[in-house]
Amino acid sequence: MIEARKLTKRYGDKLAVDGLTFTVSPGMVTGFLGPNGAGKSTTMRMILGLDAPTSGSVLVNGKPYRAHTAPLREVGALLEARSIHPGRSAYNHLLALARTSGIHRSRVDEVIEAVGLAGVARRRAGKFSLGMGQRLGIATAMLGDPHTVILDEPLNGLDTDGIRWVRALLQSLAAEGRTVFVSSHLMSEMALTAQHLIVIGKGRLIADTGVAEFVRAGSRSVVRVRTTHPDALAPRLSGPGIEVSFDRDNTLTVSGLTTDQIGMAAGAAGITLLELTAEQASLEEVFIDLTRDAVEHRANTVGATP
Ligand SMILES: Nc1ncnc2c1ncn2[C@@H]1O[C@H](COP(=O)(O)OP(=O)(O)OP(=O)(O)O)[C@@H](O)[C@H]1O
Repeated sequence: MIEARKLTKRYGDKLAVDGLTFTVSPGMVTGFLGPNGAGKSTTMRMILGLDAPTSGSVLVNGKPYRAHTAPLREVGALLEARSIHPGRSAYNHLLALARTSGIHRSRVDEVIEAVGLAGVARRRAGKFSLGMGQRLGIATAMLGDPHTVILDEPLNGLDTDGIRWVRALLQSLAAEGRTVFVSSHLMSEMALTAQHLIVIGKGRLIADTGVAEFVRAGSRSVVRVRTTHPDALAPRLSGPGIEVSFDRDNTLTVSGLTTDQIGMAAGAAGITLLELTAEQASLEEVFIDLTRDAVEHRANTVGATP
């Protein structure tokens, strides 16, 4: 369990994390989402005692991280910046960590096997691909068989097989009753991996919700209507809460009406419909909409307001 209460981090003038309050529960994968610069890594560093909060607090399994006598057994973490000695083999890296934490060496073989690095465990970690490095990072996180696992962008650099493997691993860790907290800036990845989402933007909480509720609450559906007479149809679709826009190829995009209502309005006016399609906003679109005001660095687009 992770409990953040009014967690705040200021770097000079920059408020990186701004009064975040949330709880990450055991037994499910919780996705931690936000655009670049939202404050995800800073929050994770504070959970792990690597950065001190300016104010507020965060507890892991009931205590601040540093108050745990055997932290590796409580919390396993993969942070974006890798801190593996490049000249050391994966095996020796894990063995050194195991020794300093009183973990039996048989556990080193177990995690190497579990992450699929058995064939390369004696090679220097400096020669590892990004994907192999991620696997080694995950092995490191799992070394202490921890109750809570915190992974910062664990899918970065992985190929399709690797992504599937991490997803299955996270889900099995959660099914064993562990707390699994995973950051990503990609909604689509999290939708397939997580059951719960904590979404932040500019250091503030935007949503703390189940994946299904997130989509339902945020999604807006529109109907695409292609017709022989868009100019004649559009006025017949007007009303409170209804928006109609003209697109190319005699197509209207309508929000606020169902396909049935549009079909009937067209029929009553004797207007021929060539296409009538309900479109649901994708999860990625819902996420972009929600975090639109919280994006720090947006590419300069002609006509865009800064
Ligand atoms: N050590 C630091 N000194 C000054 N500013 C910092 C420091 N660490 C982070 N920041 C700033 O705090 C904000 C939050 O950064 P953070 O890395 O936590 O975001 P993030 O959500 O993890 O982003 P990304 O997805 O790009 O990794 C950013 O504006 C960043 O520039």
